[in-house]
Amino acid sequence: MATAKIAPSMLSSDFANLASEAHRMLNFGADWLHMDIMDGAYLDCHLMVTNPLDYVEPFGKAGASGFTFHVEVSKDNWKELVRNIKSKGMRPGVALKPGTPVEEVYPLLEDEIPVELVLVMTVEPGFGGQKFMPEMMDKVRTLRKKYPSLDIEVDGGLGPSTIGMAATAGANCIVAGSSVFGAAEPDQVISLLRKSVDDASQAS
Ligand SMILES: O=C(CO)[C@@H](O)[C@H](O)COP(=O)(O)O
Ligand SMILES: [Fe+2]
Repeated sequence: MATAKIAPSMLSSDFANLASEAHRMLNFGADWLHMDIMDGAYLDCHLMVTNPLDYVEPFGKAGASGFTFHVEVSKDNWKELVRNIKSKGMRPGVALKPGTPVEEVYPLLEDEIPVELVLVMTVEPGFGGQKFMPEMMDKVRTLRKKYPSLDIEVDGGLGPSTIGMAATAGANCIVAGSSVFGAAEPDQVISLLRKSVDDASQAS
């Protein structure tokens, strides 16, 4: 069974105090720290960059555990990317933007060296604090049906009011930026996100 992983997005943290923000979230019960990386601004790593292959070695050296690239920019070299990511000891993941059909990630899941996580974007990539797109749950349901034990991550607009939709659709890895960092009691939000995933997976 795919277990719950709650990943506060550091894009919503206080950048001047990154280390203490990271410790704060881990103490509050976070499983992963979600790092969003975009071209031009260095900010489980979600790379919204045109040439992810360039980043594999530095991220491996920096100690990243997960390296998730976008399928839209990796049509020609995903096999090489996945092999490189694994050779650096990281977990390979693939992300898809709201406009990208879910079928585009199937070859990456069915290869002899498959990706180990699919990140379904529930907002357009770019920044935190956007509105969750419930229509993306069809992709999550389709993936969960086809791959019962896959790590399926959702990213964008997740919080107490939207977690139910994501959890019942079958997502088990939850990225949450503003809803966690903006909460008076982030540990309560993290627990609620985890409980929703656990309850939904027990009910299914
Ligand atoms: O990848 C992204 C944005 O491109 C995300 O990881 C956001 O940082 C999530 O923030 P919230 O929508 O949860 O505030
Ligand atoms: Fe992200």
